[in-house]
Amino acid sequence: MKNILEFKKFSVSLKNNNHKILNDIDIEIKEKEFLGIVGESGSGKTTLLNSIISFLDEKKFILEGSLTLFENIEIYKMTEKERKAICCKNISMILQDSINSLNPYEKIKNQLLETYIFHSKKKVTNDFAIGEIKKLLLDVGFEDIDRILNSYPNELSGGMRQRIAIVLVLCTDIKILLADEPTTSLDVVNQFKFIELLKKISKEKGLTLIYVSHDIKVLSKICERIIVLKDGNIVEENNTIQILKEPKNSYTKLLIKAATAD
Ligand SMILES: Nc1ncnc2c1ncn2[C@@H]1O[C@H](COP(=O)(O)OP(=O)(O)OP(=O)(O)O)[C@@H](O)[C@H]1O
Repeated sequence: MKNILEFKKFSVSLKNNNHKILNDIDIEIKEKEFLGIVGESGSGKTTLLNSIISFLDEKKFILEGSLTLFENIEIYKMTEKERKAICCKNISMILQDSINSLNPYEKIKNQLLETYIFHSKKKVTNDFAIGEIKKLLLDVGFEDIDRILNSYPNELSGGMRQRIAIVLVLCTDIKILLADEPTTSLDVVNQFKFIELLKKISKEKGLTLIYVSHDIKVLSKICERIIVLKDGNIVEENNTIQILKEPKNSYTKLLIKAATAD
C-alpha cells in the first residue's frame, strides 16, 4: 500500500510566544488505513487534523518539517489557494457536532446538492443529483427523506446531523476522512450506531480514516493502529491489539485505565 500522508519532523508553534503545539511528528499513513490518535485535552490532536486539512494559518503558526500528500505533494510548499483546492477535493472532516460545519441559514437539501454537484465528475442536473442524494439518505437510515431535505440544521437532532455529515462525505469523491471526536455529543446508542455506520461507509468507499479521540476505548472499536499524543509529542504507536494488550508508555497505561475504569 502507498503512503497517502507522511509527516516528517513536522512541528507547529505559535508565532506570538513560540509555544510548540506539535513537536517533530513522524507519521506514515497508508492508503485505506484506519488510524486513531489519542491524547488528553490540549495534547495537539485537533492541530494535527487541522494541519492535514490546511486550516493552519501561516500568519499565526510557524511550521517546520514536511507534510506530504499522495507521496509527492508537499502541502505547505504550495500557495494557500493551491493547497486549499487540493484539500477540498480530497479531504473532509467530521466535527464533534456538525452544527458547526453546516450552514445554519441553508436547508439541508441545498447543502447536500452543492456538495454533490461540486464533486461530481460529470455534469448532472439538480433533479438527478437530488435522486442520488435521496438514495444516500436512505442508506444511512433516514426515513422521512423530504422532511430532512427541507430542514435547517437546527431542526435536526445531534445524531441526525452527524448522519448528514456522513451523507456529505458520500456526496464527495474524497480520499481522506478526518474525524474529530464525532460522537462526543451523542448518547450511547447513537454513538454505537454512528461508529458502525462510519466504519461501514469508510470501508465501502475505500477511505483513509484518521479518527481523533481522548477515549482509547472508542478508537479500539474503529482503528487498526493507534498513536498516543502527549503535549505535542508522539509517546507511543502500535497496532490496536498490541497497544491495548501491552502498552509500553506510562501515559498510555493511564489512558487505558481511565477509559476502562467504569
Ligand atoms: N489557534 C490557536 N491559538 C492559540 N493556541 C492554540 C491554537 N490552536 C491550538 N492552540 C493550543 O495548542 C494546544 C493543543 O490544542 P489542540 O486543540 O490541538 O488540542 P486537542 O488535543 O485537540 O485538545 P481537545 O481534546 O481539548 O480538543 C493547546 O494548548 C491549545 O491552547
